[in-house]
Amino acid sequence: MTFTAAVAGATGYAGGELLRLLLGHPDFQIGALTAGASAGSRLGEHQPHLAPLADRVIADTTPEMLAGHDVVFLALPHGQSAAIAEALGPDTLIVDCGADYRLADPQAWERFYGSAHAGTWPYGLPELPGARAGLAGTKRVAVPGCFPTVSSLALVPAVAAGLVEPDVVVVAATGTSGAGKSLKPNLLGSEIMGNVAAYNVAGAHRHTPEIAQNLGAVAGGPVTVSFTPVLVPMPRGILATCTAKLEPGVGAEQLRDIYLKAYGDEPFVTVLPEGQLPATAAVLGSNTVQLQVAADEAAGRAVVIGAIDNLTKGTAGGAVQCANLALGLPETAGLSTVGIAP
Ligand SMILES: NC(=O)C1=CN([C@@H]2O[C@H](COP(=O)(O)OP(=O)(O)OC[C@H]3O[C@@H](n4cnc5c(N)ncnc54)[C@H](OP(=O)(O)O)[C@@H]3O)[C@@H](O)[C@H]2O)C=CC1
Ligand SMILES: CC(=O)N[C@@H](CCC(=O)OP(=O)(O)O)C(=O)O
Repeated sequence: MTFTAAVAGATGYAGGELLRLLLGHPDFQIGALTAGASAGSRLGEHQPHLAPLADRVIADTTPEMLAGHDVVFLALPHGQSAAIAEALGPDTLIVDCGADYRLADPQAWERFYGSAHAGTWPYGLPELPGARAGLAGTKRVAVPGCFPTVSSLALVPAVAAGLVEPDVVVVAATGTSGAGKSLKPNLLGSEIMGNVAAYNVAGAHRHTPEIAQNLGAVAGGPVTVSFTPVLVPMPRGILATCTAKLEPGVGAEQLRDIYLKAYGDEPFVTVLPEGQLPATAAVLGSNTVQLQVAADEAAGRAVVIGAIDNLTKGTAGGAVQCANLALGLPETAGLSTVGIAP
């Protein structure tokens, strides 16, 4: 059976990556492509790498345009999902790459996003304990943020097993595409080239409560998260260095064992052989999360490093993986673990 898929936000980075993946997916046929100000233009003007769709005309993002598809992928700015979901009704599978339905706590939402909380949908990170049950057959998916994807997968096994204190530090270098296509002063070529700078420090980044939510769910109690994103001059990729204090007596072997057990059967999570370190270049265009785990015994800390492509596993790949689960397709359909190098 072939499923029809519409993509709202088709001219953006997340929409473009969704379309790249859908073009290679055996079970999807691409339907309506919609956007905002670009409506009326051809996709080829915005996504020159998607040759088979170059002549497709972009439509306005309206419920009427998105209706009649089996799946609607939303790759729009935050705040637009609720109206579309309501108009499409409960029978359409909606996979939202935006943040609107990720957080369960309305207060955390209001504090970090400054608007009314829309609600909570099944969280689209299948590798979290118990998540697949909530995604199988669902009609709604909230795709995680890119930083929460890699940092949660890096920390959940140690936190869930009680091997580290519930107080974690995440410092994550990110490529610029995470910010979307629209022009931002700190992303102008002359600002970003040859420069590395932190931003949204000291608990200010809106992904902090999302990471805390994921870790808290497995810790059985609150987890404190100190998160610092760092912008680096590359288009794609995130490298997250995650650390937490080891509980007394926990050593390198026990720590590594927990990760090998947690991810041994996961198609998209690779715990690298000892001595090999994750690198963003190794996961470009792939849905893989590379992890390495080590114990810094002198400092008494677990050190877990994770690499993802923010647009693939960090957004569109995760979205397709969840759509596969929701539709009863093989979870890996249309998704590659093969990167592009150099
Ligand atoms: N980039 C990333 O790494 C990640 C992105 N996401 C999420 O995915 C979503 C899209 O992000 P991204 O692709 O980066 O953003 P972009 O800015 O690259 O793209 C935004 C898209 O939304 C469309 N759009 C903008 N305003 C409107 C509007 N008022 N009505 C209809 N369409 C509109 C744009 O169309 P037009 O060309 O007409 O302006 C464009 O297609 C966001 O919610 C983001 O948080 C999630 C995880 C990671
Ligand atoms: C470089 C950069 O600006 N990255 C973005 C990541 C956004 C993202 O991935 O996710 P959302 O869906 O939650 O917006 C940021 O730090 O806000």
